[in-house]
Amino acid sequence: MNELSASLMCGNLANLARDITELERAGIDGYHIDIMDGKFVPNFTLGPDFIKRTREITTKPIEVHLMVEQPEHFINLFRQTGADRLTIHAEATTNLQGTLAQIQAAGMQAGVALNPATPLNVLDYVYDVVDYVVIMTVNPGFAGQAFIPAMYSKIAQLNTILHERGLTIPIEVDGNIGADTLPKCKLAGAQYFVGGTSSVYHPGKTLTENVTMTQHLLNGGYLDAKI
Ligand SMILES: O=C(CO)[C@H](O)[C@H](O)COP(=O)(O)O
Repeated sequence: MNELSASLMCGNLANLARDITELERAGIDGYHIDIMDGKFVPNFTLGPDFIKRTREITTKPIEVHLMVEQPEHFINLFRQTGADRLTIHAEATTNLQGTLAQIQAAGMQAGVALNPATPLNVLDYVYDVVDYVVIMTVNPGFAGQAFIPAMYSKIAQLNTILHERGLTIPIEVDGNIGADTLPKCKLAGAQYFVGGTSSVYHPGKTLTENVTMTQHLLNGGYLDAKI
């Protein structure tokens, strides 16, 4: 099942409620909120209060992507925001298995994100505590970066591994997911797509136009379609 989420940090946060209304009328499936700590990535974003505000406005799934060091210290803090899914980075903790298990025990879906240079074998012993895997197709920290082409084969390799193990864990892709890259990621096996400035918030079009075109691509629209 394919899902398109809006990367809210790419939007105009002053218009959050109005934008969410438009995104949902246009058919968005959920929301992706990046939390950055200035250490794991050289950037900052808003924190838990912004997620709580979003939760008050929508009943759609909210995924919180923690780009923070030692995420194990923050599970309860983010559980209290009403987030449905919590993503941590494999590179950010020395206790990946325990932290993912802690997220699930807190009642959220547990996601593990891999930076572009991180090999897939870090997942070998944690699949039983993973609800979805995020393949970063850019180095995390900033919107508007170029897609790293080697990530297509990484997605395909992960898809093969999951298939061989009989696992139905969705693969999410994050970073420059748009008209050129989304169809190829889907062909490689991705199912969850994060829409930032390359699709949902593509400049020059309305949110409605962008979501409609991106959902069209996800539903098998022409590979050469332009957003
Ligand atoms: O995680 C991110 C950056 O770290 C963003 O969610 C992602 O890059 C989406 O934005 P864009 O479409 O502009 O790449």
